[in-house]
Amino acid sequence: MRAKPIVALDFSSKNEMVQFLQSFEEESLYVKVGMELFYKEGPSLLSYVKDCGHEIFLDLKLHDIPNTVYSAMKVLAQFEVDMVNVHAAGGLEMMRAAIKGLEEGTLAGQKRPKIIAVTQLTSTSEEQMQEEQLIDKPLKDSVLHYAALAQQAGLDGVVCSALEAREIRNRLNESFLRVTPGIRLAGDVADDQKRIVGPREANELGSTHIVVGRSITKAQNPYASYKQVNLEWEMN
Ligand SMILES: O=c1ccn([C@@H]2O[C@H](COP(=O)(O)O)[C@@H](O)[C@H]2O)c(=O)[nH]1
Repeated sequence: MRAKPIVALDFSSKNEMVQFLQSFEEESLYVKVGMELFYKEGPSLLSYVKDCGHEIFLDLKLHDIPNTVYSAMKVLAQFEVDMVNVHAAGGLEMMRAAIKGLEEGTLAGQKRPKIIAVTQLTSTSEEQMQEEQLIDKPLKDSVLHYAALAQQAGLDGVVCSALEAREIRNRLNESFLRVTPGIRLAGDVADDQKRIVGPREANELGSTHIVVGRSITKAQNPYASYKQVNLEWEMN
């Protein structure tokens, strides 16, 4: 069965989030808690969201020296979320340290959260990557390189745009997760995203998960937009 769309809870406070979730009381969601909300509210917010019956992707994108990431992951493991992430640019040793921390920190009897690596942010264009990161290659090559590195480190998948998902699926194994933000419903503005795709196209291109924020959270009727995303994502 196709994974539920992951709803990015990019709100500035728990109150705002609770208000948003009120429209979804009948639904069990897969949500993403990012830096803004986690830094503001701390781990107790995660317990609240779990008690509402939602799955959680904790999107903190760790990127530091291996020892620091190892220790931080040991702590994050105790929050019993479903998925966490790092930046692949941190390197093989850092990604291996992240898994070690996660495994050691996971409480007895609990499942270790999935761990995925950000390749190139969906807010990065090829031109920006080449000029600012001095990578003299097509963006797709960089994404594929980071995906291969993440797989070598033993991670469960990557964050990429849907535009790169098919090639990752073809080159790496089918079960390696392709979690794709940068999703927009027709007519919605791109905002800061550079590599955007619609839910249906993401499905066709081989995303295993889509992450949707503003197309739902800023919609006039967030529940109706969520349903529309679902409909398009599940078509095929
Ligand atoms: O490459 C990446 C990695 C993470 N994100 C996160 O996904 C959501 C997308 O929000 P939208 O409002 O749908 O643009 C947001 O929380 C980002 O931090 C990403 O966009 N790209």
